[in-house]
Amino acid sequence: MAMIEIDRLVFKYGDGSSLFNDFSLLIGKGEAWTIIGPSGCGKTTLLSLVAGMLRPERGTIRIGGEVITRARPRTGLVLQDHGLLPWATVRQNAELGLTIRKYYGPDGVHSPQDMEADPDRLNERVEYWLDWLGIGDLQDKFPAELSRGQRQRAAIARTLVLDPDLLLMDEPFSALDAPIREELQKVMNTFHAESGLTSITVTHDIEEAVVLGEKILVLGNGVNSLPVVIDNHLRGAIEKRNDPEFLLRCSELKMTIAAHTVALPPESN
Ligand SMILES: Nc1ncnc2c1ncn2[C@@H]1O[C@H](COP(=O)(O)OP(=O)(O)OP(=O)(O)O)[C@@H](O)[C@H]1O
Repeated sequence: MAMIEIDRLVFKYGDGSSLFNDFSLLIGKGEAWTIIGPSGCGKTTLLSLVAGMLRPERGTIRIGGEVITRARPRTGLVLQDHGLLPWATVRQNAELGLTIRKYYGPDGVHSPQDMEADPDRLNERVEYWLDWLGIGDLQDKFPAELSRGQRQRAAIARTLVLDPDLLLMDEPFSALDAPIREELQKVMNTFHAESGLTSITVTHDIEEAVVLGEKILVLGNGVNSLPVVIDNHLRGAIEKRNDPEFLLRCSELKMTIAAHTVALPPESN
């Protein structure tokens, strides 16, 4: 069953050039997708449309059968710059979404109808995810006292605590050094396998697109109409990233991206 149905999407910013025209795509429940393409092709825009932060000019986006017209409580978002509150501890940051949900109650707009109300269970959930992400012993520290990788783990914990059924990540690991990025890629792949949630990760990194996406959507920097989707059985093959098969997939992907990249006219001075 499709989790996300994008149906004849049309979108551009103001009077800018068209980014999506008659663009349709189905994303299955439990699938892990990555989106890649040249700078400015609309990766973040597509993620924001799916997140309900932007509205299509025409066409519809449905999640779980419902047309998205606003942010949805079961959609979790992880961004590159963490968005942690600097004056709050790791634990307080991880609790933030739950605190906001308690304020609104299970109204189905700001929080899911089936939200747990038991504070002990909620505390347990925060502890669980902090431990699972390996930052349980850092919960009383402030973001400035953490490494970038630890901060990103805290941001991921904050999102997972909310029990999302759809996880959208925009270049979540691009500011991290290679070993830490690989570690978090492994963490996310394990999480995906265990949780069965649907995920979409925007990346500009070819290897990352292959490591994290069982389906890879390639966008072009012209108008996107027919989606270009690569089926990728090498997802999760982090240890095999130097194998010929993996390298071949990366070079194929590179060529596909190049084929959908329109050379921009030289800047006039
Ligand atoms: N709020 C906005 N108002 C007007 N134009 C915008 C806005 N946000 C993005 N754009 C333009 O829309 C296009 C797509 O932007 P988007 O951020 O989705 O691309 P991207 O593929 O994520 O790029 P990058 O890889 O550089 O992050 C770009 O040309 C960008 O300049």
